[in-house]
Amino acid sequence: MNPCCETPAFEAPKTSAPGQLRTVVLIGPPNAGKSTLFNRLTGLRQKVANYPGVTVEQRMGLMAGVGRDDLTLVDLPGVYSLTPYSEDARVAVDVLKGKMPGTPKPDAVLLVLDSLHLTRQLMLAAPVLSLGLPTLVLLNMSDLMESRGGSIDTLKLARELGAPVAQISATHGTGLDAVPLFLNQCALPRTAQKADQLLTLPVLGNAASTHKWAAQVSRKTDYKAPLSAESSRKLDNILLHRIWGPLLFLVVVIGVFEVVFSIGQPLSDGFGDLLGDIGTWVRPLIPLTWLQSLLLDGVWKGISSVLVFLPQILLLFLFIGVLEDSGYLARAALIADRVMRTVGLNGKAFIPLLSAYACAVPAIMATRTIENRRDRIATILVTPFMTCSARLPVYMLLIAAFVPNRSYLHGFLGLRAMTMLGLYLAGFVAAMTTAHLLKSSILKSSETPFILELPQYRRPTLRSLALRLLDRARIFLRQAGTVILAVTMALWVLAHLPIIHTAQGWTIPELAESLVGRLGHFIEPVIAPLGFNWKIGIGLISSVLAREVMVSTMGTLYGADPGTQALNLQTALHHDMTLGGALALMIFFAFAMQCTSTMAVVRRETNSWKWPALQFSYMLVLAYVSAFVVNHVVTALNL
Ligand SMILES: Nc1nc2c(ncn2[C@@H]2O[C@H](COP(=O)(O)OP(=O)(O)OP(=O)(O)O)[C@@H](O)[C@H]2O)c(=O)[nH]1
Ligand SMILES: [Mg+2]
Repeated sequence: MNPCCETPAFEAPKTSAPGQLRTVVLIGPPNAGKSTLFNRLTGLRQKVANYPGVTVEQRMGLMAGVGRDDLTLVDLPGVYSLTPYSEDARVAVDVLKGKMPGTPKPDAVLLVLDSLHLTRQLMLAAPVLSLGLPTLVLLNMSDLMESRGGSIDTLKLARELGAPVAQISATHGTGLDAVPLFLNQCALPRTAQKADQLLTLPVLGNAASTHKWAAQVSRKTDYKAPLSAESSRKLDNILLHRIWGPLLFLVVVIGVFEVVFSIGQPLSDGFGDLLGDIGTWVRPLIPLTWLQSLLLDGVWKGISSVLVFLPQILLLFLFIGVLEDSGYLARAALIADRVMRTVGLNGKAFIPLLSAYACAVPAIMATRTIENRRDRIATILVTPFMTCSARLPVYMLLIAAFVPNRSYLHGFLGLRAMTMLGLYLAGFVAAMTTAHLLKSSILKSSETPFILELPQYRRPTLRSLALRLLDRARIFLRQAGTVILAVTMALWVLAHLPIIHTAQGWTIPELAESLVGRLGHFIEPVIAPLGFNWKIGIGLISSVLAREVMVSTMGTLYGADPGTQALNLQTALHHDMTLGGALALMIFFAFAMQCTSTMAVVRRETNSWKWPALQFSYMLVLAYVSAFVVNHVVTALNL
């Protein structure tokens, strides 16, 4: 299972009996608020973000239903039309038309439209309504529509469309009574539709006539678009400016990293002290010495060495949440489009690349929005270079241990924050260079234009930010309680075997002589040129399960060694590593694949082992060579 995001198991129900309402689909253009509504109605937590292309596959959930039975609500990827142009759009259209194996045919449709862009969004209403399924049209974002002075006559619109219409706000939960009301009516035995209720809808597939029709409908229904356009245009003129745009983006990024270190580091240190104190308090309560050693020096040391970074990681995700919800990150995609085009990548690739800051697995799935297969594979191959959250504990530990806490420009540029930014940049540059190599050789294709509907600027809500942080903390803690827990226990056992019988009785071996020590020494010659000793080698092997396991492995190994047991991890690392080795290790982590979940999803999405094998080998060679160079250069410079 993907460790970085939740995929709730869901059993698809049987097909509906005649007259019974079982399956309702949510369809609408991208970024209209479908997943927000889906989360409201089902109590689930699908990813929601302020840019198009967030949902890329169908998601099902149960909703308190009509009558006795719960009904299945299906959230779909956003589409602009029912002519599928990319893989995610194909999923949406197939589910809507009842052609998706394993997903029941829909009995009713909730068509979600963003009321701020109604004229454009109505273009989807024509083909959806033409399917003839009972449809409720939901004009979402009514809160913004109201506060920004927009209006529409919903009754007139309902008459024009021949379908019920309701204004809602999915984030605030207003107007949602319309949904059960509509579903109740749908559940009644259906009467044949009267001829005069049938719509005169534009010819399907003819964009010009659909556009004309949508414009006519919005005129006839007195649609008045909100007044926000002028102020957001002014803001866009600055944020998307050829020179100021990228400069401002850089300032924002530096500012975020600076805060993550200047405020986050003391928080993490304090949290680390607390976790250490918990171990001290608990020790006398554990009766047996070997059990104390297993639970506290092995497991707790390992787990808490990763947990320590939770405050810094949450702080970083809080800032990213604000940037994402406000609509600024989508602008970053436009700023980056020039770079993307230079390396031959489609501008659409930037959104998946950007979302890889959390985890490469959903980011690789998000490449489904890219229509051209060669562009898509190139994006999949370079996505794992982007810095995911699993790398953060490794970076944060090594930076705190080896990079001095100096600052420049009156405190605006801190050396630690700059090192972190450098690592993010290293990942991005590696991704772009590799993309250029791929796009000029095995994955050549013609250029496709990049069109991105810029989302509205919005004030992020406290609720959405709090939910994001809660989800992130949950994922982090679940990882600590499963993979990290299992690895630390296994390592502790291997660090105490084989038990030897001597004249004094049964004794456990020295760490270097234990099974884990022997394995480490076996691989040491291969990694010694990078400045890594055998303990780091063990960490490199165990971190293939998940990158953050590197940190817990160090915690457990140093905890099992009487020479370093009493030291904190940062100090203990200085026993085994120079600055050259530490920087080499960071670069190794920036470039190496080391993630089984990513490899599995690459195989699934490309339908071949060829691509993940190529990706793994390429990234490993690049990581090894770069770490070798960094270690030798830093050592030669005597830094
Ligand atoms: N102010 C306001 N914002 C909303 C409302 N509904 C959704 N949003 C915001 O709109 C953005 C898009 O919401 P999503 O639910 O991800 O939209 P979606 O239609 O699922 O998008 P895709 O999956 O990309 O097709 C998010 O930032 C939401 O917080 C609403 O009623 N009012
Ligand atoms: Mg969605």
